Amino acid sequence: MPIISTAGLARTFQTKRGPVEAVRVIDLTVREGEILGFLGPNGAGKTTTLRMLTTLLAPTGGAATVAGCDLATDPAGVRRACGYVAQSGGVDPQITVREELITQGRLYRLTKAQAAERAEELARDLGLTDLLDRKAGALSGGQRRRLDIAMALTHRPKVLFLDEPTTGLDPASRADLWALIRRLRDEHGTTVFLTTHYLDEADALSDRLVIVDQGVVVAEGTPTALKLAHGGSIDASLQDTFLAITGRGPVPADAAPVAV
Ligand SMILES: Nc1ncnc2c1ncn2[C@@H]1O[C@H](COP(=O)(O)OP(=O)(O)OP(=O)(O)O)[C@@H](O)[C@H]1O
Repeated sequence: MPIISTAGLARTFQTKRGPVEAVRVIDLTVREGEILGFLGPNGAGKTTTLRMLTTLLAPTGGAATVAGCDLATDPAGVRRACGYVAQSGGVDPQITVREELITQGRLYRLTKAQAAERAEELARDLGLTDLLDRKAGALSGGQRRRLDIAMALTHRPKVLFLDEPTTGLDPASRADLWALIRRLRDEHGTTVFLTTHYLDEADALSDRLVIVDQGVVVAEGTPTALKLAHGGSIDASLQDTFLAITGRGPVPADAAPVAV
């Protein structure tokens, strides 16, 4: 059974200017232990889909299950199964890494002793041990992201949703985060569902890609299969493949990695 399955998932926002169909029809499946890259141009509906799958936003159509729990009838079960790292984390700059992790543990109803122990364990796992007593506001971008991920892993979720996890990071921090994501999957069997605008990242990390455009899935497959089917050969770049699928040019590049 797939760990995530959606059928006709949709979300329309009502605005003063009329309805905005952010997500029109998303049909997808994700296998357990897979790293899925969820790609699409700006405004394609990626974040809206993630927010629905993590129960932060109610769908206006369709259905989905996460780890066997139905989004509509068992949202608490879905929340237990999910960790979510949003585009900008909400940590308090004045409190220490240890306090952040313990507070998160307490939110998941761990006792003080359990929360303190889990904080140490997460810090070890995510390379934050030396930073436990540093204020969150004094962390580098890469360290902050690792803290965001540690917090999302507090309750040992089966699925980790990462929304543009490496945006704004320098190349070394990006490479560290890629290694971390692979390790989570390899050592804990965590399924990772990530969005990114960096095609090199999607290519290097993802077992499979789902490409969305205007709220609809327009292509899916392994990076190699998509290159072959849409880019003309397995040697095609993922950027050319993406352009062939979506017909859209890349966002003007401000950073070194190729972004779409
Ligand atoms: N709360 C909202 N109210 C109205 N429209 C919204 C709302 N949230 C998102 N949208 C619109 O829905 C569409 C999809 O947005 P979404 O943030 O899901 O796209 P995205 O693929 O994550 O984009 P990006 O790559 O730029 O982060 C966009 O047109 C966006 O403006």
